[in-house]
Amino acid sequence: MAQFTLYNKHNAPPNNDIITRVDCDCEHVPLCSVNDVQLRFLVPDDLTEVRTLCQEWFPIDYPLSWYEDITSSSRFFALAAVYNLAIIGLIVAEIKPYRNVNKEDKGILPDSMGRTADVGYILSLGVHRSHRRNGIGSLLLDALMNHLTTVERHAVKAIFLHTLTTNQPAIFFYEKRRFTLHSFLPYYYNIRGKGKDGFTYVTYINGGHPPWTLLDHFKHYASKLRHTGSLCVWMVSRVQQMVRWFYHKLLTRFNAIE
Ligand SMILES: CC(=O)SCCNC(=O)CCNC(=O)[C@H](O)C(C)(C)COP(=O)(O)OP(=O)(O)OC[C@H]1O[C@@H](n2cnc3c(N)ncnc32)[C@H](O)[C@@H]1OP(=O)(O)O
Repeated sequence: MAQFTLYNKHNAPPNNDIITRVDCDCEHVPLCSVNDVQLRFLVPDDLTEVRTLCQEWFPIDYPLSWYEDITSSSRFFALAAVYNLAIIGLIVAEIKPYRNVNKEDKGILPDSMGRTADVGYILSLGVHRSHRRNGIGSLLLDALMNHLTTVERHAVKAIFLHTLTTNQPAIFFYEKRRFTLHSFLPYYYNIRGKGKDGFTYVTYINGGHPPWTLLDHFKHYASKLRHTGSLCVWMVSRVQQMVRWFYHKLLTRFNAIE
């Protein structure tokens, strides 16, 4: 398991560019030493580098304003993994009220929980091709999970994301990290003029859980019945005890009279 300290603008280490030191015991022979990977938040100067990487990793063309936003706005949790002064991975996520999620993602939380809950949405996660399968993606996701499971973010009940149905590495990655398939989104993406299908994946944190299915309701009432059943058995045994007690008292009195 990786261990690291995360710094930010207000909590910067002395030389201001080394943000995190990572200790990791990966099974794979690393192409880079994960011990030398640092994590830091994106800054406006990263725009060009981040844009080049995202164009390599993702088939989607994001507008320039998107890169400006993720490298400068505090609305995003935009974290980079840095090795030899170069960005080799990044994760971008945001927190939003569940009531603001798009129609197709409603149903991640039960209505009762959703009224007040927030959710974390992963906009992108990518690792440089030559550094994949070294635990960098996991490291970035762990940092996000740690951020979202602090006491101040207890209202965040789920983390979700969209991916192309054809993106096997991403699907393997998220399933390994206990994300589960929530929905199939036909023609969700428009990639160079062509409609491509997507999946929504979700994981639950801070006591969040999916809406109950019919089976969950059945299990709930079955367990209630079981409890009611034990209550009945207990009451019957108490009544039996009382009857025995009365009978005994009556017998003693009757014998005394005789
Ligand atoms: C919301 C979104 O961003 S969806 C888009 C996701 N990003 C992309 O598609 C960009 C291109 N792909 C990538 O950048 C990477 O492949 C990522 C981000 C999906 C994974 O990053 P990595 O650093 O390689 O992941 P990491 O090394 O932590 O892998 C953890 C586990 O995930 C699984 N996994 C990751 N990649 C693969 C793969 N290609 N095939 C099978 N399993 C995989 C494995 O179980 C792996 O553990 P292991 O290596 O011990 O077997």
